[in-house]
Amino acid sequence: MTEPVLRISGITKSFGALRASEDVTLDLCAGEIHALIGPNGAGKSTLIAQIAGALAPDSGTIKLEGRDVTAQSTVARARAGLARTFQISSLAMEDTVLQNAMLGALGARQGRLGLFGSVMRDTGLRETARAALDEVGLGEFAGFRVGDLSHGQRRQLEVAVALTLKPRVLLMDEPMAGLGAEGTAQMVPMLQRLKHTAPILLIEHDMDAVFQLADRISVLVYGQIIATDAPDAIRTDPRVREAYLGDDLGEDAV
Ligand SMILES: Nc1ncnc2c1ncn2[C@@H]1O[C@H](COP(=O)(O)OP(=O)(O)OP(=O)(O)O)[C@@H](O)[C@H]1O
Repeated sequence: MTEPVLRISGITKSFGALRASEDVTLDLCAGEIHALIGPNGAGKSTLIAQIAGALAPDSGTIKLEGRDVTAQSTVARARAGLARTFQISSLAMEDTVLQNAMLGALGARQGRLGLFGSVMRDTGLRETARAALDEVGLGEFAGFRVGDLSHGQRRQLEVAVALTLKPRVLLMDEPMAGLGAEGTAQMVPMLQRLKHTAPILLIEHDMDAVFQLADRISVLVYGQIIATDAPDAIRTDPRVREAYLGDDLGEDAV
């Protein structure tokens, strides 16, 4: 069996008496979207923060391509290929789409930030940035000011910036939030394509999008994974339906 690209083993994290993550084990394999769902307060954000390196687990390990990154900083993990999107938007609204993507590509080179002008003349960076923009469907918007893009296009640009890091794994925190039906309809096929570039660990409250996109779904309740399975099996799993207490789990909602 091939080694998963990302392997989370036995992650536990407490805040005082509260176990926000309890012996969480899950993995992400090449070419897949693995969605992490769970009711409010289940511990999804806490888990993602530990995977990205923003929060240290009390115990457990995180391995990226077989390498233990549990003790590494967020920046070291990002350079190793763990890219997180959508938590905080770091886009520069006054700059163009291409300039934003090029600054992202510069970060991937681990280079020092040079003078803005000389960075923008760097043909290697420009090519990396243009390829990333093409990949998310923003090639034609390279010269637009970010401030003039739609909400959905900014999300696409955030993904492009992440792609300039040549990620091995994409951690996506609620990519559909606030997008509306049209934005979501653009984002879904983009993520379906992107999973072949880097597998995606997806946290998302939009259950229709989750059930359309996910190859596997893990359900987190009170810090514990209660089920990991294909979408159809998750939809009909009695433990999952009980945990959601009638919340919308797609067309067969309880
Ligand atoms: N820094 C913290 N200190 C204390 N408790 C925390 C802290 N961060 C999270 N928690 C608690 O841990 C539990 C899990 O929270 P978390 O935000 O990870 O859940 P979530 O599944 O992401 O929720 P949501 O879907 O509402 O975003 C909650 O009970 C929350 O109140």
